[in-house]
Amino acid sequence: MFTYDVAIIGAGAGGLNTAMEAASMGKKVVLVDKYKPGGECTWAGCIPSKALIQLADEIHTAKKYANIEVNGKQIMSKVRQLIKKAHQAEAVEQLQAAGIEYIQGDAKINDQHSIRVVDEIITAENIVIATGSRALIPSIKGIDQVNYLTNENVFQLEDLPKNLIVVGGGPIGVELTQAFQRLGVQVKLVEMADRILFREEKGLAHQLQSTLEEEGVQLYTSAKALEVKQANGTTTLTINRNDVLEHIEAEQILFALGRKPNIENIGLDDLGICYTNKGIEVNEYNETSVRNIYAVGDAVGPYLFSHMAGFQAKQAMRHAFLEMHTPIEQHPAWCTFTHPELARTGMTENEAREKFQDKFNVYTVSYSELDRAVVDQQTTGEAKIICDQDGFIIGASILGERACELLGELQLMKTFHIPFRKLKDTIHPYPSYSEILTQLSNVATE
Ligand SMILES: Cc1cc2nc3c(=O)[nH]c(=O)nc-3n(C[C@H](O)[C@H](O)[C@H](O)COP(=O)(O)OP(=O)(O)OC[C@H]3O[C@@H](n4cnc5c(N)ncnc54)[C@H](O)[C@@H]3O)c2cc1C
Ligand SMILES: NC(=O)c1ccc[n+]([C@@H]2O[C@H](COP(=O)([O-])OP(=O)(O)OC[C@H]3O[C@@H](n4cnc5c(N)ncnc54)[C@H](O)[C@@H]3O)[C@@H](O)[C@H]2O)c1
Repeated sequence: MFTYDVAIIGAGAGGLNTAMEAASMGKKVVLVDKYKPGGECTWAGCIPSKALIQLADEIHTAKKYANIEVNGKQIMSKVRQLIKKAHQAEAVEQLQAAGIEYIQGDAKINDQHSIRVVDEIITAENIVIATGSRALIPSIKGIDQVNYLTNENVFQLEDLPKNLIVVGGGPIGVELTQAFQRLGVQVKLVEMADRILFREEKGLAHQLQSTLEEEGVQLYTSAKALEVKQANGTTTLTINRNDVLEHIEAEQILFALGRKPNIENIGLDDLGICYTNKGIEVNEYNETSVRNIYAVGDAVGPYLFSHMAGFQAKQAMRHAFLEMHTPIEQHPAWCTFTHPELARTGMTENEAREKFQDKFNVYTVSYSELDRAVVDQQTTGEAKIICDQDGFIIGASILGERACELLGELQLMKTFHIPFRKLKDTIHPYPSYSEILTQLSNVATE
């Protein structure tokens, strides 16, 4: 017999959700992490970045009407206060109250039914790996000789720098670029693709790019970071932009160049658990190549988001503990929390073209056609829906105010296979941003 029904390594979004799901089924759960519960999302990801973005937004709005002096120390200290506040919901006492045992320590898999935490062996019927990911550090010349920022230390800054180079125009780079720029830091954003957020709808990413430039961000696209140096408090980055070498300078440099899964030294090889350099391989139930051992979250991918880690946790625990469980259909969705926000579910237009050639329909409505956006002076943006030939949503992207909340209704329709035309008969209050959905359905049924 085993001591626990499930032992979980890692108490980030993946591990916490796994523990809660199993505990809610009445299972005996042990959750292990090297640090306090919360993982990256709480300590160095979603929570601090969204706190910084919100503070920057308030300052940005206030600056339109008054001369505001930004107190960088106060801002950074407030971010850390908010981290602590968010952590309260997942503190050890809260976990214990939910019936979850928490152990702090470095863990690895021992065999199919046990893990080792330092010197202690813990047995469990099922094991879940939720060890997350870390910032990918580029092998650019000089990196070993300089101090640099990543998401892991940027929120620990005591004060705001005067200027900052951000390398990487993915969601981390773009969100932090706008937040710091709005707080008065002169940001230079370097991205090797020809635009920021290259996985998103091209036209919408371009509109967001223009907003960043209007707000004063110095943008270097088609620019690859090659070498970094530091002297006398100045960091110099050499970039290759369209085959021309340029040197750009700032007080600090932040790298946001993607992620690396935390899968070393946790016993995968000893047990023959399959993985690639992108993460642990799992089936549709998030079970690894070894029975009763599951993996969830950033250690698996490919969608590196807290809510996707939560979804995978549910999938794994239902498979482990419920009889006759079929996999829940997955509809990944996400949002980049810039202003305006960029929200997305399913395919982009280009992805639809690759899969369906011209056998799909695209409907768009601009925010400038929306009364609420006009009075709020928030007319930048567009909602774009892609439907298959039967009128079901296969993709949606919204750039604009409250885009992430607006996506919810479309996500529901996509998940439950509700034809898009049905939205036409759904009443949306006037004047709200949700009216853009009514307008879209009118366009689709014209
Ligand atoms: C700046 C930034 C902003 C982000 N914003 C968002 C957002 O707005 N929305 C969103 O959905 N996602 C966002 N993300 C992504 C999100 O943070 C991750 O997808 C999520 O945290 C992954 O959860 P996880 O549980 O897989 O891993 P993690 O949160 O990384 O947790 C893994 C845990 O495992 C522990 N661990 C690792 N190895 C061991 C071991 N051997 N023994 C014991 N413990 C171990 C670690 O200490 C850690 O606590 C953001 C990420 C960053 C960096
Ligand atoms: N709002 C959210 O949900 C949110 C926010 C932040 C992060 N995240 C998650 O974190 C993950 C990682 O984000 P990220 O932004 O670090 O990674 P990313 O992979 O999305 O973006 C990295 C960017 O760096 C560029 N790049 C790589 N090497 C370069 C070089 N040498 N010079 C210049 N540019 C270079 C790439 O072209 C790419 O655009 C995301 O995929 C997302 O899943 C989510």
